[in-house]
Amino acid sequence: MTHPVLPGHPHLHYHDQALQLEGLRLADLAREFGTPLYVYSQAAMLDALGAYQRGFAGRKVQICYAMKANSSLAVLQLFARHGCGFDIVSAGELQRVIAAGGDPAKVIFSGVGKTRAEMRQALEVGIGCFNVESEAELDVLSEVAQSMGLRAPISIRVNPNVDAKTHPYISTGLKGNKFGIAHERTVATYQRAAALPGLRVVGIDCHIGSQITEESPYLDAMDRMLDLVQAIEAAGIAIHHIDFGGGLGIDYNGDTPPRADALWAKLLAKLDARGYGDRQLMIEPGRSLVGNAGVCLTEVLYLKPGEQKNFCIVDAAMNDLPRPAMYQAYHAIVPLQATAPTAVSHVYDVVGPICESGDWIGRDRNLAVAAGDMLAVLSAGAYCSSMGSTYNTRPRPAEVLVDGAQAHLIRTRESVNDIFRSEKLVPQGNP
Ligand SMILES: Cc1ncc(COP(=O)(O)O)c(C=O)c1O
Ligand SMILES: N[C@@H](CCCC[NH3+])C(=O)O
Repeated sequence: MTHPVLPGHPHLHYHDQALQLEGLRLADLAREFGTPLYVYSQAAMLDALGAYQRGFAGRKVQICYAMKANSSLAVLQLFARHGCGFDIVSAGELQRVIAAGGDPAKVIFSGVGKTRAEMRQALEVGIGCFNVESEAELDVLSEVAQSMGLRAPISIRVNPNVDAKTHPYISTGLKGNKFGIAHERTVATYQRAAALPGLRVVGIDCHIGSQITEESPYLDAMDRMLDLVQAIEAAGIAIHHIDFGGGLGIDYNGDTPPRADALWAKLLAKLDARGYGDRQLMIEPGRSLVGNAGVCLTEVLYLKPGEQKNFCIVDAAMNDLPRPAMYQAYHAIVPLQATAPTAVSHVYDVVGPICESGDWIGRDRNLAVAAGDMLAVLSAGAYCSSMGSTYNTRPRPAEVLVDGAQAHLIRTRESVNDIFRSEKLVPQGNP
């Protein structure tokens, strides 16, 4: 039998030709819950978290999981139970944290467009910190907090102008990006914040991008952040915590990002060398905690050979798994049943049923498949389900969390009625 390479996934393997996640055969889950289906490994998430926790042993660090990567309640519940706080970007995400049993005091609120209503809700539940992204936002937050008789705890998100060396759509720390405050404006902005009556400066924050696979952007960003902490404190404003954001990449296709503990050993050495080793740290990892814990199972509907291209049409589409369509992102695609080396394979574009040429999941993939076969799209734990939509009135997939030999249904398949429940027909008068 030929066993395809399974990049990145620590708990995915072929056993007796059948692809298993932890102790369960994925084909059995596909049969029981239908396809498309997201399946996540609890052990893989905890392993990924463990790498950070090992790297931070003995330090004052709060890990705030960036829940936009995968905001399913059971995933949040798991991370909350293991001590995580959360990085949120909307009041909706705050409600998810609370519904999952997370601690609002361990929540940090990022994002360039927080509304007054969202600020109010976050202040009411007592979140840990607002990561403020503009001078205009400082004024509004101060006003809102003052109107509630409170002082909002804030960090300012600094744009350190380092190149994260990643896809331009997910690079966030360059001058041309919409995020944060230019590092040249940082001290002046902190002085302004410190003078506002509704604010309490508690920290500094940066986040330079996502799917970062090299150490150097992080090391450069750390240097710039520490230069800024020094300058802000020299201006008489105390910085209690340093929030270093998230962004660590995963292995999608032979990528070799540093391990979290190895990266942090170097970053902590830098902090120590510069005399900031005892500062409270926060980090906001998303993808690196969940990306390689999840797969999306899909059934082959039709094979469509063509003159220029062969198409393998599957029942998952860009609405379910938008990264390839959005970023030309690569996700490995492997069969749930390993094929014999003698099986005839062809090169296919793996595409969904949506009426868009951009609706593809993988291009130029060598597969030995027939209609009715099941495939797994790998590295689908982050920014897949959470970025899904119902385009073409396609209900969102079900989701299962695997724990050893146990499968927990953590999201039931959406129905078409769920999709249009909030819509209304216009009343028609008598003809
Ligand atoms: C402010 C902020 N923090 C954390 C993250 C998490 O990033 P990642 O999933 O790459 O770790 C993001 C997304 O890039 C973000 O925008
Ligand atoms: N959605 C992106 C990551 C964006 C990170 C959000 N700040 C991806 O799938 O790679």
